[in-house]
Amino acid sequence: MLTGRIFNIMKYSIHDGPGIRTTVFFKGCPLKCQWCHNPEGQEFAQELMYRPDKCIGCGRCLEVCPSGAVIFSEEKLVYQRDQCQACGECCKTCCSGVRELVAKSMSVDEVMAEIEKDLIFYDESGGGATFSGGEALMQPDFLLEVLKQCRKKEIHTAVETCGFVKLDTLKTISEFVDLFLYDLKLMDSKKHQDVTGVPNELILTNLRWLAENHPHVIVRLAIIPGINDDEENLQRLGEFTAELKGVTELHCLPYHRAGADKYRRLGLEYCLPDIQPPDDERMKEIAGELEQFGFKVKIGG
Ligand SMILES: C[S@@+](CC[C@H](N)C(=O)[O-])C[C@H]1O[C@@H](n2cnc3c(N)ncnc32)[C@H](O)[C@@H]1O
Ligand code: SF4
Repeated sequence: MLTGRIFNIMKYSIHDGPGIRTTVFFKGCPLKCQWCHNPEGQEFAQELMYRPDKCIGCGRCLEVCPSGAVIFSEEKLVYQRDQCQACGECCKTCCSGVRELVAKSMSVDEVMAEIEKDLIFYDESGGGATFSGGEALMQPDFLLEVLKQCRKKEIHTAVETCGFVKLDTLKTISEFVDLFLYDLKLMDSKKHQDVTGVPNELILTNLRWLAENHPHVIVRLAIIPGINDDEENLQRLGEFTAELKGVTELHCLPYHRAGADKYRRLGLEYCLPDIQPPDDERMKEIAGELEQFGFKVKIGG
């Protein structure tokens, strides 16, 4: 049976496309943006979120762990992530919420059942389902089946993407997507590589194709102060986007640090400790600059 690796399904979302939406988060992403608020969506492999502050020291995890990832040392339980195989046995036995598996395997029917629970809200608000992550396009077979089901049931669909996928995959998927929310992170490929782990040529090529062949593409830019809000980047992004015939709208998302704590729980380092979110005035200034290229600019999703 076809299954997807899903790490969250968010209800009543109003920032991931028009109206009230259900957003499905796919695990696995080809990028590792330093500011990403969903670090649990980056690795395709299953992972464990760990919150030692909640531990009451009962030792149940130590008893059930088959790989020796939990040890008793200096009078406390110690979790050795490098030994962990994310089997989830400790999560089942822990009663304090210290351990949690990030993702679960879901069938198309299970995902559709979640989406369909809120049909009434989509109808009233002009909403639908959004597929995000991580990167939904990294699980193309599963995504395609869910999209086909949505089309059959007349549920509006949006895909949030970083665009770093094979063009053929994008072509196949795009037929069944009503709206693309397409991120452009940085125009300079070298800088893009430094902060996301990959260059941007493929992303730009794919966006050119999509803009010519899909009726509804919105370009998105998360404003990360000191990383992509400089004049040169905004100018290049504005010029590039203005040349895309089908794109008339651009959304600017202010950087936020909401995901910072999740890095700690995943045993990762949050690389951007000192960056402050841009204030409203700065966001309006940036929106004003980009509007001069002739498209509608919205602050927020
Ligand atoms: C987490 S990404 C997942 C979809 C896809 N991988 C992408 O990058 O578009 C969804 C959106 O969140 C934005 N985002 C990620 N981290 C952010 C942060 N710290 N502050 C503001 N927006 C952020 C991204 O720019 C993107 O528009
Ligand atoms: S591409 Fe999206 S999900 Fe992937 S790391 Fe960047 S912001 Fe996060």
